[in-house]
Formats: sequence, structure tokens, C-alpha cells
Amino acid sequence: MTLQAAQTQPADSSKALYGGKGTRRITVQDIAAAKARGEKWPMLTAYDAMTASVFDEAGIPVMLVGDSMGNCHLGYDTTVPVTMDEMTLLSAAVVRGTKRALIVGDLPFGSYQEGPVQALRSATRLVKDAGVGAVKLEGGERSLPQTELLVQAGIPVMSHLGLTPQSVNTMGYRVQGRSDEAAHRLLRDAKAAQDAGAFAVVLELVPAELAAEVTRSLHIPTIGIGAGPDTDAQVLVWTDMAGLTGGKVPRFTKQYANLRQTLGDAARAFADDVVGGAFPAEEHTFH
Ligand SMILES: Nc1nc(=O)c2c([nH]1)NC[C@@H]1CN(c3ccc(C(=O)N[C@@H](CCC(=O)O)C(=O)O)cc3)CN21
Ligand SMILES: CC(C)C(=O)C(=O)O
Ligand SMILES: [Mg+2]
Repeated sequence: MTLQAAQTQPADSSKALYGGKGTRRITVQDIAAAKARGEKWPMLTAYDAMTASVFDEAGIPVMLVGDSMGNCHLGYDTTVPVTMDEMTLLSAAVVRGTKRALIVGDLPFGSYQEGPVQALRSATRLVKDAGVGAVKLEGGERSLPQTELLVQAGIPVMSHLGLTPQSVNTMGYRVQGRSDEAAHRLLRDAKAAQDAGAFAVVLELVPAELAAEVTRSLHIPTIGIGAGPDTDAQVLVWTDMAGLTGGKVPRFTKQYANLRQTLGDAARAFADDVVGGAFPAEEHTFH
């Protein structure tokens, strides 16, 4: 179906990325078709099979095994120390825990910056050993040779622009693309990623107006995080979304649950029962 034809078709909710009826694994072609239909879709991070299965059953169509596992799951301060071994292990778990979602593996810091050959080696490992359907890497023009080689090799690439946390030591965690020059650079980066064959672009912590302009200018979907309401998709770190992350969370996060409170309450109730002798009761006991 041509792009033009897709836009004039009536909405077919059975095909929708979220709320659709399909049970087979979602592909990057399905993602492209959603943009042609003008459909918005959600993405969450996931770092383990059990949580990923909950999101899969909830219909989340795309999950990112983010290098945010560094601070969310592995106890590092930033994403910078995350290794290929850690990424491969947790990506494989998320793939095993899901049936429908497209699983995207984040290439960790140091696994692709040396050049396209290193990037291909790292991405190939995530595809073959973990079973991911796509990989993500940070940077537009600076990561072009990597994106081109991966796409040529048959590995779908998601690009990540704006705040790129692997560069925290040079850029900090500030909003990006505020000056005219920085906004033009971001637009150039987004077009370069698209031309190199990326199937989607994450826009992190950029002004909403700029994210809207990038979204209008590209034929591939944009996925916003702290980028306002006018991107094709939205992504959040799942532990932020569910209120499990300890300490400060970015202002762009919305908390849809308070798992930190719920889980702490459960742990305290268990502990109180053990100390008070209420657990185990007769029904938990064998004779
Ligand atoms: N738990 C978690 N959530 C995330 O969204 C996330 C991670 N970890 N780790 C990797 C990156 C790092 N991210 C971050 C980290 C800090 C800010 C932050 O402090 N932002 C300021 C705004 C700064 C400004 O106004 O320029 C804020 O107050 O939200 C934002 C994104 C997003 N990613
Ligand atoms: C925040 C998303 C886009 C990410 O890169 C991550 O979770 O690592
Ligand atoms: Mg990341």
C-alpha cells in the first residue's frame, strides 16, 4: 500500500499498534504503517521478563531495554557504566517475557562509538544472542556510519537525539535545541538519521515546538520523552511511570501508580507477620 493510499483508508482498529487485535510480533513495518495512519503509540522501558510480560499483556507495542537499566536496575549513578554483557542478559529476558511487542535493545556507551564495525558487532550480538528486533543508538550525524552499516546489514535502527545521556559528562542533563543554531542542528540530525535508514527517532528533553517541527518534517515516527505532546509516540522509563524509582525523577515524568509505596507496604506487612507470628498460618503449613 502506498503512503497516499494508507492515509485515505478508514481507520482499521484491528491493525492499531495499541488496542489492535494482532498477536504476532510487531515489526518496524507495522511502526511505519502507524505513522501513515497518523496513530499515536506508547513505548515503555523494560528490564526483566516478568515486568515485560505485564506490559505485553497490557498491549504496549514497543519496549525498549534501555541503558537506563544502569540507574534503574543495576545501581549505577548513570547509564555510562552499562556493558554489552548486561544489555544482552536483560534484553534476552525481555524477549522471553513477551510475545507481541517489538523489543528494541539500547546499544550501551562504548559499544558503538569506535565505529561502524564495532557497532555491527554489538548490534549483531543483541539480535542473535538476545533476539531483539531492533537496536537504538545515540547521536544523529555523529552516528551516521554506524546507522548506515547496521541498516545495510538488516538490523533496524532507532536513533536518539536531543539529550543523549551517554554524553552526560559533556552535556549534562539540560534541555537541548533551545537556540536557533541548536534547533537547526537537531533538525539536520533527525533528517540525517532518517536518510541513513533509521526507522524511528527518540527526541529527549527538547522544546515541544521543535519536536513538533521535527515530527512534521520526517516520514519516520518521532518518539518523545520530555518533548511535548506533538510527537508520534511517547516513551517513559517504566519505574518512573509506575512510581517505583527512588529519589528525584525528571519533570517530564507522569506517575500512574505508586509502586514504591505499595511494595514497601507489602514488605512491612510480611515482616510484621513474621515477627508477630501471624505468618505462616495453618493454610501455608504442611503436616
Ligand atoms: N529513571 C530514569 N528516568 C529517565 O528518564 C532517564 C534515566 N533514568 N536515565 C537515563 C536518562 C537520563 N534522563 C534524565 C535525567 C535527568 C533529567 C533532569 O534532571 N532534567 C531536569 C530538567 C533540566 C532542564 O530544565 O534543563 C528536570 O528537572 O527534569 C532529565 C532526563 C532521562 N533518562
Ligand atoms: C529514556 C529512553 C529513551 C532511553 O534511552 C533509556 O531508557 O535508556
Ligand atoms: Mg538509553
